[in-house]
Amino acid sequence: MDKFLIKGPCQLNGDVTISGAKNAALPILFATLLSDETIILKNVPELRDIKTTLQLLRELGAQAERNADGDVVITAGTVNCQKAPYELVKTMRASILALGPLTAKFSTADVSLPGGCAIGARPVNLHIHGLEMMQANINVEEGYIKARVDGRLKGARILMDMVSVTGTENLLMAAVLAEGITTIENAAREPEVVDLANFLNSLGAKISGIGSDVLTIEGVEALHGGTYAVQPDRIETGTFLVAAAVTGGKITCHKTDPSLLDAVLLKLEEAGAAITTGDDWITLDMQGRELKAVNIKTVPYPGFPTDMQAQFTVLNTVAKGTSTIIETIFENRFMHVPELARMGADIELEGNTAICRDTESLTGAQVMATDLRASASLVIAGFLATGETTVERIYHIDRGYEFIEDKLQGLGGNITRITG
Ligand SMILES: CC(=O)N[C@H]1[C@@H](OP(=O)(O)OP(=O)(O)OC[C@H]2O[C@@H](n3ccc(=O)[nH]c3=O)[C@H](O)[C@@H]2O)O[C@H](CO)[C@@H](O)[C@@H]1O
Ligand SMILES: C=C(OP(=O)(O)O)C(=O)O
Repeated sequence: MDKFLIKGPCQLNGDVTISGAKNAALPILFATLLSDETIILKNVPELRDIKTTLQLLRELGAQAERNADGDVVITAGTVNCQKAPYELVKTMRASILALGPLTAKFSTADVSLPGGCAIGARPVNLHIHGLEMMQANINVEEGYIKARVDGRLKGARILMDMVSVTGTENLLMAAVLAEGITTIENAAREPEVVDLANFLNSLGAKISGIGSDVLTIEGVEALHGGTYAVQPDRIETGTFLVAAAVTGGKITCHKTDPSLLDAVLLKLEEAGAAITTGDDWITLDMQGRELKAVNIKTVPYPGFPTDMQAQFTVLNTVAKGTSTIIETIFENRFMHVPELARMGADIELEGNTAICRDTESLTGAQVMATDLRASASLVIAGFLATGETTVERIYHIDRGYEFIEDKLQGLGGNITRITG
């Protein structure tokens, strides 16, 4: 298993180009199942989850490859199988996103239940309930969600019990080919849902209310092909900005979208960083400035994202003052805390709250990555710490950060991948 060796402390400075968003690219890739025609996707990051999705699409019978320009070209008109097997789903929870499109397009879908996850139980009851409202008959048998529908799905009024990102995406994809009108109320407003909806409309779907918590979808009979560029990764952007802030550096993130990062940028300013933005760039300058601890509560968009919580936990361990971090989205998303404690962080956990007290400095240690954003936080901590940090199980980070060590080395980070 690969690991990272980081020699700290090092300050991150310079320029970095942001990749396409994993969490936007994934639903968009699954949405290509809804069309028989060829779709060209630009700005799709090269990540383990993307490779898994392309493999799954090919196993279903689609043609799905990267061309010489790096674009992903998919033709799903050849799909002849509607089963997402356990072997793939267990490596990537987002495979659940096959359920909506397969049911809508082929009236049948067998998708392995994803099971639990390090950050929480993550049930998919809302995905199932929404499809049932659209007249799908769903059984869970032998570890699979088996959806069947007589002809097309039927438009319905769906009120989501809680805000679910992939739940909203699955139902949105299903509704575009359903007969009649569907409304999804209490829909997730995350930018990745917006990107998916814009992509679907570019293929001929009729979705309105995009960006609000009520999506209205007038079903159409078919979607055509097209070309679409995936939005920049707001979480990758935020991760680099935090890394620069905690190491006292100055960086510019290019090819990003500051409008997707309001909550994160406001917290970074509150923490003492100087932020300047343009249409597609963000500069953070922390040189010679004092880092102050900030209170965080994770909530659905447009509030502070859970996917940035671990990175801000590191910030708060070295920033001046005591702060609280409340995680309201996932019940077990503090797995990085005991690892950070091994590096000298002073963090007290009480249920879903972490109380962070400032520490003079962290020291390098051998630590274990437990999930994607926890891995990122440990890498950031490695840059802060004095001495050598080894981050093990970095396959988690490879799920979500494209060319991570190249980008960090380009900013002056002393980080090496040890393969094994
Ligand atoms: C691939 C992808 O886009 N992943 C993101 C997506 O995950 P994902 O879509 O899995 O997260 P959800 O928004 O669905 O989860 C939010 C909460 O709702 C609960 N829930 C969800 C569905 C359901 O049927 N029943 C239920 O109880 C979950 O357990 C969790 O407590 O949104 C999360 C919240 O922003 C992010 O952290 C993930 O990075
Ligand atoms: C939790 C995440 O991803 P996933 O939903 O794919 O596990 C994430 O991107 O931080």
